[in-house]
Amino acid sequence: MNESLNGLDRRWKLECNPDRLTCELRFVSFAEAFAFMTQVALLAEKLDHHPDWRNSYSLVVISLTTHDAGGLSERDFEFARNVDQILTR
Ligand SMILES: C[C@H](O)[C@H](O)[C@H]1CNC2=NC(N)=NC(=O)C2=N1
Repeated sequence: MNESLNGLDRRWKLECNPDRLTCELRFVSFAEAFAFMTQVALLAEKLDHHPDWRNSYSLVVISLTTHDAGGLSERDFEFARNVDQILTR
């Protein structure tokens, strides 16, 4: 499973029990954090895959799992790769 992290941003971590792919992102302001979240929300609708996440001021924590599968699936890793593309724009 660790190999699945290959190529992803180093901030992505695999968590076990429950299995999740998580990422903590610190932005310079709430406005920057929320602008990022807006892009991720559009991505979620496009991919029909939705993050569990939280925001506290300039911090965004994304936690990915596939509810339909009751755990991680390739859809979570694909979603993470797309989030990385938003981060490098
Ligand atoms: C019908 C639709 O494809 C499903 O409800 C999708 C929507 N978004 C989803 N998002 C996530 N994270 N897990 C799912 O199982 C899931 N299922």
